[in-house]
Amino acid sequence: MAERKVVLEGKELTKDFKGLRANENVSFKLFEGEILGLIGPNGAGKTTLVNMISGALSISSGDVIYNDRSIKGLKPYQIGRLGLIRTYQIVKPFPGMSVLENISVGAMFGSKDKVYSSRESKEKAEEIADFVGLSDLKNQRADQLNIASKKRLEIAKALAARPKVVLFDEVMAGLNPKEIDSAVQLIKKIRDTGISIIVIEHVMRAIKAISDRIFVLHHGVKIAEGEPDDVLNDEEVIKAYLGKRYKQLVS
Ligand SMILES: Nc1ncnc2c1ncn2[C@@H]1O[C@H](COP(=O)(O)OP(=O)(O)OP(=O)(O)O)[C@@H](O)[C@H]1O
Repeated sequence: MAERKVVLEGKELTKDFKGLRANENVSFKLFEGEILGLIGPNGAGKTTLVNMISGALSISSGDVIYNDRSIKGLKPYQIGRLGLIRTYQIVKPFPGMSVLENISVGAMFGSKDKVYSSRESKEKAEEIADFVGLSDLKNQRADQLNIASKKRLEIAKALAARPKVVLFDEVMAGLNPKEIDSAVQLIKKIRDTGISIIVIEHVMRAIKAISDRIFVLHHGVKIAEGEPDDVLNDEEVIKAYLGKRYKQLVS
């Protein structure tokens, strides 16, 4: 079998805030076409890691390699233009704009190769609204959507930037079980288009269903990495993170 290409790699990433080490020597690899799950309790350092990768936070030490080049020190918009896109935990649609307009804005920016016309961006936005299941709501005001649709819009905006890699930061938080199942299907469908994905989630059932591999942060340090069944049954992971109720949650 041909060796799989690594599209994104974190190398010994460390982040120090004043008096607090939020990430310590965290290394990981994301392979092409893979869905990698990132889990860990509140405050484990997951969002800090994503912020370092996406350029929102400076890196104290270590490096991020994306498509064979270091992206350390680049601005978030430069990283976005290279095709590495992240979503935010708190969804922030442009208020007063429709679903389609929100997606179109994302479609106009974000490519290093080309500036898209407003007609091209609108066509792309229509296509993406359809892909994520928002076409019935495309003319609705984005700030009036329910939480599940707002999360879908967040996913759509990420796709509008024509990414090669997406980091999804808790796109399933606040959803009911049926909505979670359909979000899992959507993320798999996105992967099937050739996009490589890191998913940060607290919803264990979803993480188990979606991830090819999982890695676990605890107090800013990676404590486990591997196939979902192995990682979720790892004693250290259960003890450190998941607690007594965990087995009920994933079974
Ligand atoms: N800008 C900041 N300045 C100082 N400390 C910070 C900053 N951002 C995060 N931290 C601290 O770094 C640690 C890791 O936080 P982070 O938000 O990365 O965790 P997380 O795993 O994403 O948590 P959650 O699951 O709650 O989102 C926490 O102790 C947090 O208080």
